[in-house]
Formats: sequence, C-alpha cells, structure tokens
Amino acid sequence: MKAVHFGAGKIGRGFIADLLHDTGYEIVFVDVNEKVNEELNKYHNYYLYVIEEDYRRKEIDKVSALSPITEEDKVVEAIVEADVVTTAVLADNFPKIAGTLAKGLKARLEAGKDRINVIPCENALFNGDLLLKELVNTGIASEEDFLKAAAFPNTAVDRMVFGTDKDGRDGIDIGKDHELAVEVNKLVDPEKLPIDGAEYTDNLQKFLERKLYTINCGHAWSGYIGKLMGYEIIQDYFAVPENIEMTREVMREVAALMVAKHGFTEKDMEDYITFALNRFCTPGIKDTITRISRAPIRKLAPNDRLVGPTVQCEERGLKNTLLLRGIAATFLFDVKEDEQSVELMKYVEEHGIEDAVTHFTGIESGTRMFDEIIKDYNELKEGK
Ligand SMILES: NC(=O)c1ccc[n+]([C@@H]2O[C@H](COP(=O)([O-])OP(=O)(O)OC[C@H]3O[C@@H](n4cnc5c(N)ncnc54)[C@H](O)[C@@H]3O)[C@@H](O)[C@H]2O)c1
Ligand SMILES: O=P(O)(O)OC[C@@H](O)[C@@H](O)[C@H](O)[C@H](O)CO
Repeated sequence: MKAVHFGAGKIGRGFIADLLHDTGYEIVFVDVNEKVNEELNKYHNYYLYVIEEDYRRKEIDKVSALSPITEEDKVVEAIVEADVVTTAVLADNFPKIAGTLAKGLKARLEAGKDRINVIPCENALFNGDLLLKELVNTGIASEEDFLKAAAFPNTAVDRMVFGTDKDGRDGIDIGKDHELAVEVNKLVDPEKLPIDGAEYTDNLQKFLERKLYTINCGHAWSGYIGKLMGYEIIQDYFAVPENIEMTREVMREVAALMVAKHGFTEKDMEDYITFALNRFCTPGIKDTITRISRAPIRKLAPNDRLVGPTVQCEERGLKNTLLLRGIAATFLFDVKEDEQSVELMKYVEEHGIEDAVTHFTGIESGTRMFDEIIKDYNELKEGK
C-alpha cells in the first residue's frame, strides 16, 4: 500500500507517518524542505524517540521524499498510484499545496482510479472542508470532480512532537499519547478504515472543539500571556504553580462551554484539563513560546481556539474573562521571525487596535467583549 503525505515536519514524520507506517504503507513525503527530503532519500528511514519510554527508538522505514517545486510531475504520479493522501503542512499552507494535489486528483480521475481518502491532519476546524475549498479555488477541476476523485474527512490531531538531533540524524521526540480523530461518515467507505491507530467518529465536532478549544487554547493563551511575563520556554512558565493555576482557570472557562454545548460532564472536563496540563509539564521537554503561539492571525480567526470559545461563552452567558484577556495579549505578540506576527503588528500600528480587533476576530465594536479586549490590551501594554 502506498501513502503520499504532504509535509515532512514534526507531525508529518512524528505522528501521521508513524500511524501510516504501522498500518503497512510505504510513504512518499512531499515537502519543500530540500534538506529533509535529501536525508529521507539517502537513508529511506528515520527515527522517532518515545519521550515517556526513556526515549525508546522506533524506526520508520520504506520512506522517500519528493519536492513539489522541482518534481511536481513525480508527485502527481505518486498521487495517481496512492492508496491514501494525508497532509500536515499547517492549514495556512493549503493554498500552496492545492495546485499539485489538484493535478494529482485530476490525473486519478483521468486514469479511472478509485476514489481515494485525502485526510488533512492540521489544527483547524473542518480542515477537510477547507482543503476542498482550496482545491476548488485552483480552478483545475470542479468541486463535483474533486468529490468524484476523493473524500475529504475532517479530523482532529493531537500529539506532542519535537524535532531532535540524535545519532547524527534528524529525528523526532514523540509523546506516547496521541489522537487522530477522523470523520468516519465522510470516508470513501466507512467500513474500510484507512489508518490503524486513528479513531473514527461520527461526532467529530464534539472532540475537535474539545481539543482545539481546551488544549490548543490553553497552550496558545499561556504562550501569549507568558511572553508578556518574559518567558520564552513554555515549560519555564509552567514551572510556576500560580501560572499552572491561571491556565487551568482559562481552560475551565472553556470546560463550562464544552459541558453546556457537547454534554461532557464536569469531571470529564476536569480530567481532560489535568491530562493537558500534565502533558504541558512533561519533564525533560522544551517547547518555545514562539512555536506554540505561532501564526497569531490564524489563532485569532473567529472559529479558532481563542475567539471561538470566547464568543460561544458570551452567547450562553458563561464567564469568558480570561479568554478575553488572552485575545488582548495576542495583539501584543511581537515576534520578528513570525510572518503573521509582523503582519499583525503592522496592521495595529497602521489602523489602530480598535479596527484590528474587529478585522481579525470579527468581534464588533460596541459589544461588551470588544470593550473588554481593548481595556485588557491597554492594561497589558502598560505592563499591568
Ligand atoms: N507540532 C505539534 O505539536 C502539533 C500537534 C498537533 C497538530 N499539529 C498540526 O500539525 C500541522 C503540522 O505542524 P508541525 O508542527 O508538524 O509543523 P512543521 O513546521 O514541523 O511541519 C510543516 C511541514 O510542512 C512543510 N511545508 C510547508 N509548506 C509546504 C508546501 N507548500 N508543500 C509541502 N510541504 C510544505 C514544511 O517544510 C514542514 O516540513 C499543523 O497544522 C499543526 O497545527 C501540530
Ligand atoms: O500547531 P498550532 O500552531 O496550531 O498550535 C500550537 C500548539 O498548540 C500545538 O502544536 C500543540 O502542541 C499540539 O496541537 C498538541 O497536540
């Protein structure tokens, strides 16, 4: 069996390819990073190291890599021959992979190939729908044709993964726990599950929102607030018990929403928060705030991890005080190496914070939430 996977980064190699490999697929990675591609093509294997098992080494073999820039024809051929396609490139990069993927799917149709599962593994609500939209935007085929060629289930993706240099090779440290939840009803054949070790659900939104709005929200929130407190490594922030409690409180705001909206029990949510915080504090790992809070414009989108739960709490009359403060802190995330941070800072400078809040979050001026964000922003800016 053959898999084509876009994005040989940390989640790509450290999680998705791990599951694909254990399912029995040979994996062709498609990545723009020539150095990673060279190493994959030189050794046809790489290593993962399981953090909680004293960094036990696990080999992933039968791999190769192609560049979508210099070898697009070969990528298209590989898609034609593939049994499954997956992605982990960051959802912001969907427009960049869409052209090549669209050509591959069109070629499958022309070759009379069976419908294939295209499974995006990105932190974004409804990532399958988003990817399909980008494919249609290429104009290479119609939505109807793409749906004839492939199924695009939405997913939720969760694993700790960190790049590492060990044994003179580029490897990945991985957490033992993981979750790849896939919308089963959108698969080509819900009876034929394409990836072992994934979970298949017909109520993805429930699990997706719990993950994105609790783990990723708590994570990003801690990064934005932590950076203003002077931290660079998130484990240093979590080394202080008061900080853990502050993050627990913001996650509890989300938990109340998950209980009200999705019917999780309060205990389910308390356990989930504890699980998440324990993971954030795993001894021996170092995760930078610039990574966990990366791409702030994506993270400020109306249905993403910060604004999504904040607005839904407001609509249900639930507390969102800390969530609002986290949104305000995001507008102060000033990191020169992060393209979206640079764009965000420039927008605020040119248009003012009031305009920026509505522009990026969709929260209108004249609302209580808007006023709170502006108040918090001004306080945080003055170092209060
Ligand atoms: N890192 C985590 O802990 C984690 C956990 C769960 C989910 N995620 C999600 O997984 C996805 C990948 O994140 P990551 O941490 O692996 O990022 P990463 O930066 O390590 O990997 C992304 C990879 O995509 C490649 N890429 C970018 N543009 C491309 C293009 N046009 N064509 C082909 N390849 C391209 C990059 O070169 C890189 O190798 C994201 O959506 C992220 O939100 C990450
Ligand atoms: O990948 P992002 O930028 O959407 O979010 C950053 C982190 O919160 C995220 O990568 C987590 O570490 C991961 O989702 C845990 O499974």
